[in-house]
Amino acid sequence: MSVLDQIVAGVREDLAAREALVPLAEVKAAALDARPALNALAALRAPGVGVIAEVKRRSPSKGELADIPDPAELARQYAAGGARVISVLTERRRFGGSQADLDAVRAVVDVPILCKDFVVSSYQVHEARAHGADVVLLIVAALEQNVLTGLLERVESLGMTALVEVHTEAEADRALSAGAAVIGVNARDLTTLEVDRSTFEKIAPGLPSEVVKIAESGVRGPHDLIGYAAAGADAVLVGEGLVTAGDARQAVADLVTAGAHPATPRTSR
Ligand SMILES: O=C(O)c1ccccc1NCC(=O)[C@H](O)[C@H](O)COP(=O)(O)O
Repeated sequence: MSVLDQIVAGVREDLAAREALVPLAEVKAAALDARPALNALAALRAPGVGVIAEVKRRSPSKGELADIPDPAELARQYAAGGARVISVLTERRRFGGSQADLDAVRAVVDVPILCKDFVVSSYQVHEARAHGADVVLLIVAALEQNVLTGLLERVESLGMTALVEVHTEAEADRALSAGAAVIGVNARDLTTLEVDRSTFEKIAPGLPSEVVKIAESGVRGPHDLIGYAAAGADAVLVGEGLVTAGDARQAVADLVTAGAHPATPRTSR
């Protein structure tokens, strides 16, 4: 079983437990009661290369990364540094996240929030909305095509934006067929967990110009952002490099400055 399969198996068990406790109708009602979703697509299309800053405690590849007792305070620092979107890893078993983290972050920031999880069911999409998410991650490798298309439609029907994650050109074709407007190319191979930044260079140029292109994983500093920008990134998604920085606000600000610099390439659409 691949790492991704193992993670998804755990997610399905946790999901079944939540479904047994809270009926879908209740989650749907909570999603409808939530403050309307923010326009993440517009935020990601703003000038310059944007930064999506991630609240990430631990990971299958690196183990413990950062304690993060107060995710709201970290999110405040990210927003103060200029993050365009804040990503909250809500998966519990391997990443140490929770929907409480989403609630805590939602309560203190006004930038769009990405619910970063391993979504396999529309129940999770309604949950994400109920907890204030504006963006939901859909990983092509974890989903059959009809399920991917259905989930993407569900995300958009709730006013949110889907960030559709791919690792290969074939997956990028599937993301486009499903109607993705925002595609994230993850440089981390979810089978070996190795990070290869050249994955973005291979896939991004083949994507239509109107698609927002996010480079995910492996950004440790401004030079990595500039490299991804040269290959066509509209934004970068950064976890480890920020949660392990002594000063999260400054670390985000340094990336934002690099992303806004006139010499930094940016795809024009
Ligand atoms: O980070 C992992 O080890 C990992 C393993 C298996 C599935 C997903 C994983 N990470 C999720 C992510 O996509 C990253 O958190 C995100 O791209 C940020 O990456 P980084 O800046 O390298 O922490």
